[in-house]
Amino acid sequence: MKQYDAIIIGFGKGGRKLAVELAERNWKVAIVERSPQMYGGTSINAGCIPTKTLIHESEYAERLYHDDYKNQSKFYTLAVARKNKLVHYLREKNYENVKSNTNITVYDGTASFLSENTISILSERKETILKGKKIFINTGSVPIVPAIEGLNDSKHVYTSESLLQLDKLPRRLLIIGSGAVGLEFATMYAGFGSDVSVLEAGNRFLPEIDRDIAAAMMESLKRKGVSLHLNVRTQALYDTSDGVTLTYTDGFDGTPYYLKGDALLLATGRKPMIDGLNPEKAGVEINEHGAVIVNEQLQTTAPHIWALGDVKGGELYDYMSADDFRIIRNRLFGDKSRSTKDRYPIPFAIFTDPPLAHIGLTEEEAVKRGYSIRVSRLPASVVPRARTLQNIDGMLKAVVNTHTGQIIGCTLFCADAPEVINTVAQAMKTGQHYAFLRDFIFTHPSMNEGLNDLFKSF
Ligand SMILES: Cc1cc2nc3c(=O)[nH]c(=O)nc-3n(C[C@H](O)[C@H](O)[C@H](O)COP(=O)(O)OP(=O)(O)OC[C@H]3O[C@@H](n4cnc5c(N)ncnc54)[C@H](O)[C@@H]3O)c2cc1C
Ligand SMILES: NC(=O)c1ccc[n+]([C@@H]2O[C@H](COP(=O)([O-])OP(=O)(O)OC[C@H]3O[C@@H](n4cnc5c(N)ncnc54)[C@H](O)[C@@H]3O)[C@@H](O)[C@H]2O)c1
Repeated sequence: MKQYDAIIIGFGKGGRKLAVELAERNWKVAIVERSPQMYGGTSINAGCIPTKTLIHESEYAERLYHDDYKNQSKFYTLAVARKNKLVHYLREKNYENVKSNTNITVYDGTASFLSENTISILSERKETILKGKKIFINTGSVPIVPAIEGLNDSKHVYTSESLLQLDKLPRRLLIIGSGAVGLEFATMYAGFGSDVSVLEAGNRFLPEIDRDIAAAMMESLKRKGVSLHLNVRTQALYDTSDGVTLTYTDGFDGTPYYLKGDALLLATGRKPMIDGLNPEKAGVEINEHGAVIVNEQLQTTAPHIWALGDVKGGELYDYMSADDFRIIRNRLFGDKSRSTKDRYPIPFAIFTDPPLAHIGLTEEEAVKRGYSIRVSRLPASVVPRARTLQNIDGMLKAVVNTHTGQIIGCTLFCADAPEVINTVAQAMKTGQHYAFLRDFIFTHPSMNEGLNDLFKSF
């Protein structure tokens, strides 16, 4: 049985960074990955990178071939091929990055715990058993598949991962779920020219966002031709000669409806990936949501076993997995001061068109919590950069504490929002008064400049 200083289960973002860090400190490290197609993890292979690449491509398709399905369809097939090339390149780079270090060994196969220090790796051909002094779980998350009658028998049902492989543009796409995955795929496929319908169980669209911004997003989806159905109770689906039919009822009054599609995407959330891992054999406890329980420094209930990224639940973002690595590095080799508690507020972005980004409290949350606040709104159309980008849709919004002048929340629904939110995040994390952004010298023309005006009206 081979012995390692550290075994990392899952080749995700945090795990890869940790492997390199430990190996450079002369630890003997094993990384176990169940699929060579997933070296580097979800983000580069089936998540952030392929989706953002195709969203960018879809913006071109929309501009060049609006309402020309034949040409959009050809463009889509080429865009998928270009996306595949990029994913392949990044996967190779990630693999090379770890393989080039002689202290790291990559094992192909699915890992499961045998005891607190040993794991089994099952691959097609054999079983390998390894022993590790420390073990790091970085197995990510997998899509939640809802119980819908007929779902398993359909040839037209996709997850985000399998839809990214489809190189023929579906003329009609049904999407179940209007979270980040649902909205990004809706934007992407509507841009490529598909007829997109989104069906959401909830009756409050974008529940964690203020109503004025949610309404602006709804309006913008409508302009793109996306039809959004809220309060949907999915019933059954069945394949027909020309695709798939989904039946559902309205959650208010039970009225039955049906929709036809060429493909149906399940965008109904993700859950921590612990299937077959047998964490209980190592004394690693799991919470009621199926996530690995960790303390503020990411140790599980077995102190020599740690967890990073989606598998521990909470915020499922690539940059959280990266920050989990920093916490563990600080715990192992630093002053042990970093913890999951000191990294808030955390921004997020949804790459629609225009994109949506948010940090801190919304106006609604701030009022609920009893803050005395002032709120400012700015139409994106008044920012000169929005004009040069020909993307004048949307709105910028900020919430400031009346007494301290500190920014307590910001929502940007405008071009470049995923970039600009980082500027606001820096101001918030360093405790700046709002006048800091009001008077900051930004380059021109840039969307950041909009912050000068957004924070002027307080
Ligand atoms: C469509 C989509 C778009 C997204 N877009 C964004 C975005 O724009 N920005 C953002 O920040 N986040 C985005 N996310 C979320 C982001 O991809 C994840 O939060 C992040 O990749 C999780 O990283 P991780 O380190 O937890 O694990 P992962 O990167 O998921 O890696 C886990 C690895 O473990 C392997 N594995 C699992 N079980 C075992 C086992 N038993 N044995 C061996 N190997 C195993 C898996 O094959 C996988 O490669 C997106 C997600 C999806 C699905
Ligand atoms: N840009 C980004 O950072 C980005 C992009 C994509 C995904 N992600 C991450 O991936 C994770 C998964 O995203 P997601 O959008 O799949 O999940 P989600 O939990 O954000 O949204 C799922 C949606 O599906 C709805 N739903 C669930 N079951 C349903 C049913 N049977 N019928 C109709 N609607 C139903 C839910 O009400 C919810 O609105 C998120 O946590 C997110 O953090 C991030």
